[in-house]
Amino acid sequence: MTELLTAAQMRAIEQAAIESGEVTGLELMERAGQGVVDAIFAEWPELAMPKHSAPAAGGAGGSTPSPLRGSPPEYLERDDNEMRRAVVLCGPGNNGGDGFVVARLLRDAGWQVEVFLYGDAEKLPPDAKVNHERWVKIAPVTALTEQAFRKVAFADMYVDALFGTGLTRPVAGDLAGLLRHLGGYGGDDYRPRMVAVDVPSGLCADSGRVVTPNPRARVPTATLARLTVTFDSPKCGHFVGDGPHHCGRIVVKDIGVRQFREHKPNPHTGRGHVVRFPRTSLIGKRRMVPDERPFFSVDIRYFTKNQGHKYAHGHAFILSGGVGKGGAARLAARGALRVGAGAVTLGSPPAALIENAAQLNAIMLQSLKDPDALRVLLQDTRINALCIGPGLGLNDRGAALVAGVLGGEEPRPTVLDADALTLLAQDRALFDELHANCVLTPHAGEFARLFPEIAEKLNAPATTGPAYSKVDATREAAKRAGCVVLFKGPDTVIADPSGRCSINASVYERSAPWLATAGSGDVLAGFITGLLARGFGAMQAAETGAWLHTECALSFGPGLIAEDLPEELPKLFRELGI
Ligand SMILES: NC(=O)C1=CN([C@@H]2O[C@H](COP(=O)(O)OP(=O)(O)OC[C@H]3O[C@@H](n4cnc5c(N)ncnc54)[C@H](OP(=O)(O)O)[C@@H]3O)[C@@H](O)[C@H]2O)[C@@H](O)CC1
Ligand SMILES: Nc1ncnc2c1ncn2[C@@H]1O[C@H](COP(=O)(O)OP(=O)(O)O)[C@@H](O)[C@H]1O
Ligand SMILES: [K+]
Repeated sequence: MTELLTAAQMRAIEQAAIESGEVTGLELMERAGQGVVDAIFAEWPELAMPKHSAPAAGGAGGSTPSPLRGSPPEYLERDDNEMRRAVVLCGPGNNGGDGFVVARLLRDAGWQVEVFLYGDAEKLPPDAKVNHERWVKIAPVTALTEQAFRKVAFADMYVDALFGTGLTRPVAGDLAGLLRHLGGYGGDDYRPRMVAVDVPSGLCADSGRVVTPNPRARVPTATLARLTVTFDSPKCGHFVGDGPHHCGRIVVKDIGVRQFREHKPNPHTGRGHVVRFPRTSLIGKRRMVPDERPFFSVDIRYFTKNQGHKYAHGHAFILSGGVGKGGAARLAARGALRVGAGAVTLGSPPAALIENAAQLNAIMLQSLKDPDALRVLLQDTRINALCIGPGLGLNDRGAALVAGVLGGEEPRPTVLDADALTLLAQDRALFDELHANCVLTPHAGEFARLFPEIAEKLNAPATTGPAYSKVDATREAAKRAGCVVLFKGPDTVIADPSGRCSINASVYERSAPWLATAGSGDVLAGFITGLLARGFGAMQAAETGAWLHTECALSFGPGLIAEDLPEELPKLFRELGI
């Protein structure tokens, strides 16, 4: 389990490390720069070899070098043509300081390096200034303008060290033009050889949103990197919003500040206390890590069915809609059963019983006319998890059933999805009935209906950094609803009312675009319901369900349709050793 940090949390950790006296800011900057250089050689091993002995450039991903315009400046032409060439773009803060370190280390490795600075060298923060001074003893620094950059455009490597976690406002003027150019606007493609230091410049490290002054801007003012090298921990913005698109790939380099993430002051100085709540975890790696608590883990002990009869593993009840509308609920029911609920029953309106009966075998079927019938059914205390919404219908029966599910004497753990979310949005009294064992699973449209003010903030242009993020929005929604909210998308964010938050990111190596298929959300609702039936807490059921959902899609691959997702679980469980 990986912890994701915000820019403020990273700054606090860095501050604590420096205040402890165990490390200086300059040392951290050196480690950061070294980390970037190491990552470059790991990503593009051919760049460690002389130019004409290496295989065709393009790197691990096999991309080809871009046909860039421009020619090297005069003093570079005097250099050996065998040498690798880097262009390093440094900004006015410590991100720029990292850039000067990278430039020096590449030079030490035998590269020709051209360094540009945006801003006034005199105003650089102290550590960046020291590294700037070290560099100017080696070679000149050119003031960065789009025109100056275009003159020396060809290089084996571009290092984007303009802005990192300190981006506070939109990039404007000539520099904005340069960032758009580096982002591919205009046709030149720098991405195959672009490495971003900490975060692609122009992108907010917290929200993964491009900070922009213009709400209608169609061309993002941010670089596009093939590789983004960040320090200590990934940042939230690397995984949500447009972050994955701009970052390319994330490599995290340890800079030796991990111990300052503890909630303990340094015993000698009394300082160094880092407050990092609320925490955000990344649900990502395909492995079982039961010992990495308190963050999310898929713990196989919870999955193993050791003893007990079917009802010992829970009984999930899925409420379905009218004639011809039962597919979504059946998908959810199948998901609940495959994920391991001991028994699953579908509650169908009487008129749709025959249709459902024709399609179900292991899933039991029960006539469910109205809330009175529901009340009678729920007297069966073995039913310990409910799912309402998929295919339910936006009608009086649907609204009455949502009220019945939430308002019962002993409200059960409940997943509310699809139509149930729209019904909740239409009736605030219903919304107020939500309880801590509920899980809401909105996609962006449903989220906007349920939490219009929060969605408005999220959808407003990001004009300042740090910008309001999907993580902020989901946390706020969970607090307002008083229950777990799972906000769907390739960057699914899950939060509970206490502020605990995780991201199930189907991006980078877990990219699973095949999940964008009708009915896949219904299966997710079923997975979560099944896990609730098995005794998982609401947050853990939502996290685990989302993780399994992506893993099933990855395991199945292209061509996936919603029906395939539950059927992939047995294979996945086998692979996981369950
Ligand atoms: N934390 C750590 O552990 C470590 C951090 N390290 C590195 O430090 C980086 C953070 O450094 P940082 O805080 O100096 O911020 P950074 O991103 O360089 O930018 C700040 C400068 O940009 C300016 N500025 C902002 N927006 C602007 C705009 N739109 N247009 C124009 N200017 C704008 C802003 O100006 P101001 O707002 O003050 O007027 C200020 O001058 C981090 O990403 C990592 O690379 C490593 O060295 C190792 C350890
Ligand atoms: N491009 C994508 N990459 C990864 N996951 C996706 C992508 N698009 C959608 N998903 C996931 O697929 C599911 C779609 O759910 P939803 O929007 O409710 O669709 P439906 O109502 O058709 O079931 C969600 O879990 C969402 O997170
Ligand atoms: K950067």
